[in-house]
Amino acid sequence: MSNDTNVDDPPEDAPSTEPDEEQAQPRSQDQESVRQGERSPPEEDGDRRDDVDDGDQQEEIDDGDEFDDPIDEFDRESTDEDDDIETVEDLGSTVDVDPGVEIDEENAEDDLLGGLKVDSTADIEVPDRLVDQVIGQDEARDIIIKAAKQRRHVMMIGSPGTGKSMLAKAMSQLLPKEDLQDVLVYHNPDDGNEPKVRTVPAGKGEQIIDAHKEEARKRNQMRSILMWVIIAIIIGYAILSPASILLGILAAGIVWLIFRYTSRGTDAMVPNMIVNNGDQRTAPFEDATGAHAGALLGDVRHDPFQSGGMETPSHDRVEPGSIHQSNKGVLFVDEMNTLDIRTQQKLMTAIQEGEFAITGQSERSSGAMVQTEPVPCDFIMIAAGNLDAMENMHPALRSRIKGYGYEVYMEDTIEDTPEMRRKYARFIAQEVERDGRLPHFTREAVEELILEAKRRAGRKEHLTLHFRNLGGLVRVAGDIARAEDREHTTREDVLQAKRRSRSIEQQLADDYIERRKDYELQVTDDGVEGRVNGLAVMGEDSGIMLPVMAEIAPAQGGGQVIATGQLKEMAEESVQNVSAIIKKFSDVDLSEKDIHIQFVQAGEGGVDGDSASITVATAVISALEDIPVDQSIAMTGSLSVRGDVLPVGGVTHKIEAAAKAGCEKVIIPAANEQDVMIEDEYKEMIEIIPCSNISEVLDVALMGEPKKDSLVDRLKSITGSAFEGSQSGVGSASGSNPSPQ
Ligand SMILES: Nc1ncnc2c1ncn2[C@@H]1O[C@H](COP(=O)(O)OP(=O)(O)OP(=O)(O)O)[C@@H](O)[C@H]1O
Repeated sequence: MSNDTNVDDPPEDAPSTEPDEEQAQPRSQDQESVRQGERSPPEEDGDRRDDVDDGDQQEEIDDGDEFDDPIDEFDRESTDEDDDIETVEDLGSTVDVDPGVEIDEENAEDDLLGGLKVDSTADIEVPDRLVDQVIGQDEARDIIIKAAKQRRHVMMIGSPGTGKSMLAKAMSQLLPKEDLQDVLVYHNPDDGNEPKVRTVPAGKGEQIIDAHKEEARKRNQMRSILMWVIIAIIIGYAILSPASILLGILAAGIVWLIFRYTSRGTDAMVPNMIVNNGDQRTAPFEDATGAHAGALLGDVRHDPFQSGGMETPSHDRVEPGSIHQSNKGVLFVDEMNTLDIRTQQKLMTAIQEGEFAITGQSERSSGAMVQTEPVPCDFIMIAAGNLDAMENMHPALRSRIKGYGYEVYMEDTIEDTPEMRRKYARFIAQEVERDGRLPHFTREAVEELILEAKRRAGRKEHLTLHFRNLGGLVRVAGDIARAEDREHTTREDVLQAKRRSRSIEQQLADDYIERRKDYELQVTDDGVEGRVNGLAVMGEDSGIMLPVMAEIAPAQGGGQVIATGQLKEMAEESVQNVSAIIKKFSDVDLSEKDIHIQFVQAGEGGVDGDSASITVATAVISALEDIPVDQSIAMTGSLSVRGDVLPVGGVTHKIEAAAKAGCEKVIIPAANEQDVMIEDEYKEMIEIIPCSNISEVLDVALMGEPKKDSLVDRLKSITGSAFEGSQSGVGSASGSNPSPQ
């Protein structure tokens, strides 16, 4: 039975005994391939990671004369492919990819397609590699290329749908494929609860498994023959001596049971391949977003039959985690903060060691008793998320990524240039190709989508980089055309898609406007004291009108701002900001007054940040001075303590909401003027009034001439100097981060 020993023995005992065994008994071809494919055990290798990198294994396998044909074929194939693989150094040329069509350079500036001479997206060539398909995000892309070359971790922070996972996937395509490995887990005859782990070059694992299976099959065949021979002898003997025929049948049965019972052991010797990179054409990409500990770090399944020959050997119950499957590739984790702290700590250990033993994750499972030898997990980690994710991430894990890699913030918009517009046209072609069923888009349809990208940017001369949402619009428009069996998706389909693919927030906002009509809360031409039509944004892209009411009453104790719910803080802040100005122009002592603020029907939508602060200020001043506010006007803007109107986000959606609600005028911060990208249909409906100072806002919004004029004059005189200064203040604020919506 020395043959059996050759295949089944875990490799660590092989090297010392091998030469003697070889002399004593030549190995079969199959056994030879098993041995050649297996790596030497870690104890002999020293550092596993070093050894993996230095390519020794490849030599060890390539120079084995005893290898049979399939292995040689494998080696030849992979060499041919390797010639095609571009090295990471070549990747610098990916910055601009030729769309494969003629460009009208002269008219490129004015053309919505940047001068692309195409009739439809069918004429545009889509690059093969994912890294070439990435649009915008130049910094993130450069970092990904650099990190792939240097094997560094990367943290990408930014809005959803801007290409974080796309870039991570693109990185896996840039990593060398020749380093890939298969990982096998073996039964450990010395300690069943500590399975052995071996790594072999990709593709060899399957051959080893096949060889083991073949060996087990042959062994079982031999055992069967032996069993039937013994049974035949027993039965024959029993027939010849009739007195013991029953005894003979019993003996034969016992022999059958013994053979059957012990044959399970031979199957159990087949290793368990937990990482199979045989068919992998690029380095692996594993998305472990939201993975629980077992899926991320590996697990050992529970065995309900733990004895009596019914048990499954522990090495067969070992399951790899994403960290192991991404060995030599990319591990992508979005929203890292959703992983619990213990898991993050273990992930950190895995990053540090480059290997991580697999054990049962549930303490109550029999798998918890099993722990494998360390399994390689030499991955590049790409952590992604929004700013919250970064703040709530384990600080040591963040510092590990930062210390051994790069951090990059994803852009939300990009400058609108002819070259960029050409890339957006290519984006539509990419999405059509990726989907595989959508009809190509006509030139006019592409133009409409690029206009929409401009509109969604919320900044003049910019295009949105929120491609997932834009891609959603492409798919809805394409589906409309496909449902009608048309050859092309047209501009009308895109317009219809825009109406159909309203976000939940947009649908809620529209529904809200409808309902307000029922309750006669809509806009009138009258003036009302202390009531102002504010504007807010729900979700990312839905404006909503949110009236604010203020009432001043004598204070019972010290004066306070009374507002309810989550908006209390914002109301207090707005009143504080306006109080400095009020102190200067009014005799009213605010400390003797209670200011009640109500956001009418605010429960219907969310108001964030301080974009309603000019609204609150206007309502308070109106209530304080008994001057009515024009109800056909809506407003948005943030207010500084000096009375400057500062920029806010979402102005386009807010203006559209005001128009939809029936307002005739809308006040916006002057610094936001360039961000306005409202649809044509609203342009006729509403007049946009940019304001830089609270005195300008009140001049437009208040009614009742003599009183109003005197108030505005007083205000102008005290905020005049601030107004001068505000020009630069506003400019810088818009250049940095606009206020939250
Ligand atoms: N910069 C880009 N260039 C081209 N296509 C893009 C880009 N960003 C996103 N896309 C398109 O949007 C899809 C979704 O993007 P992706 O999943 O990479 O976003 P993400 O930033 O990882 O979002 P999330 O954080 O929500 O997972 C991509 O599959 C691709 O089709």
